[in-house]
Amino acid sequence: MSSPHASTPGDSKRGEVIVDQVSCDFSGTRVLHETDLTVQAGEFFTLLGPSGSGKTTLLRIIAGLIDFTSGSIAIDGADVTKLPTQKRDIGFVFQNYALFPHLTVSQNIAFGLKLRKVRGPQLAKRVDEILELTELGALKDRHPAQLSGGQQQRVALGRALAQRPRVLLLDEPLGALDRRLRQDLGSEIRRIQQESETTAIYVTHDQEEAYILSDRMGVMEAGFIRQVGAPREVYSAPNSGFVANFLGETNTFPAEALGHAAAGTTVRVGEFTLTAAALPQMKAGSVCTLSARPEQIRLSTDLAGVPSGFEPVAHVTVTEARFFGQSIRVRLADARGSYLVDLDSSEPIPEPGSPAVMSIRSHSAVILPTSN
Ligand SMILES: Nc1ncnc2c1ncn2[C@@H]1O[C@H](COP(=O)(O)OP(=O)(O)OP(=O)(O)O)[C@@H](O)[C@H]1O
Repeated sequence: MSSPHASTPGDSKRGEVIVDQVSCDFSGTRVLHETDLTVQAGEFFTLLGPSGSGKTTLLRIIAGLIDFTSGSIAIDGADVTKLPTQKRDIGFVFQNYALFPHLTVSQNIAFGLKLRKVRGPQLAKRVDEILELTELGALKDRHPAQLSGGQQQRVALGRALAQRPRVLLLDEPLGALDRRLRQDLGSEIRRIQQESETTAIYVTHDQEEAYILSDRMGVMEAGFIRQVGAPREVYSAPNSGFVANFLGETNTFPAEALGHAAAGTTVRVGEFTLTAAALPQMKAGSVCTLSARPEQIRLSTDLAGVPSGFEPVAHVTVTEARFFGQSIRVRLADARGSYLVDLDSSEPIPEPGSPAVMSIRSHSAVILPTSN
């Protein structure tokens, strides 16, 4: 598909980024470890992780703003490791908009184009295209001080896209905005990225933002990319305790792997035996952890009430139940620890102090190595 905003009409394959074995040390401390990553052309890829995990460092390395220790960066098959930032054909958007205060919206958008000697009707045409793409036409003669934070960020986005970069790098661009505006502008960024057919690499520590925006995401911890996949894939099949916990609430149970069947891997949790998602590399007899999201679990008053397709995992006591509109959030406990279950709001609200049986949909729980 091509659009008036496309990077190069008819060529939607621009912007593949390959990070190959990149390591980075700051003052003798390794902050990025032999990192490999391929971001496909036209993809919206998010680097998600807690503060200090190395997201910004990796983004700045792709941008050419940091001298790193080893490894290489390629864009569209060409090694750019030694190429200065301005020759990499990338656009940036940061948390602080960094607009020129004395220039209007149009002039801010035109700035980089003028530096590249774009002039006359060609310049006016491109600025108009960007004003249309970012829906800033009505504000084109205003100065940044006369704009809201969200509008300023759209100008920054437009300015970054004006030169048709191969790759757009965004570092927490919604960080300074309130929650409502974050959602609205997040959708706008996604629309603009798709219409302009630009590869986007986006840094955030907010998992909701990552889910909404990304085609795929990489979850980072302590200088490693721990898992890469589509948001739903990473949420429902985390490969470690860290990823499971970072991407939302989860319940964990100490377990022992018993064996493998076509349908999944059988595990023992206390007195119960149940089938989790297949993990063929887990040896029978290994100690492991079973992880299930709050919405994968049902509650019944006794074993006879476990719904079909579900398997019991624990006898527990309800400690708290709260109505949340769309769901009922129930906290439970047994001698091993506490749990969280989200029930459909049409179900009865359990009484604190009452006994319950937790059951998990067969084959849906994930087995994690216990070292995580
Ligand atoms: N210029 C620098 N000199 C020394 N250490 C640095 C430098 N820049 C970053 N670091 C360290 O490198 C690690 C990774 O930092 P980075 O900014 O990439 O993390 P991040 O995941 O983007 O975090 P945040 O979400 O807080 O921005 C941190 O431990 C940080 O303190």
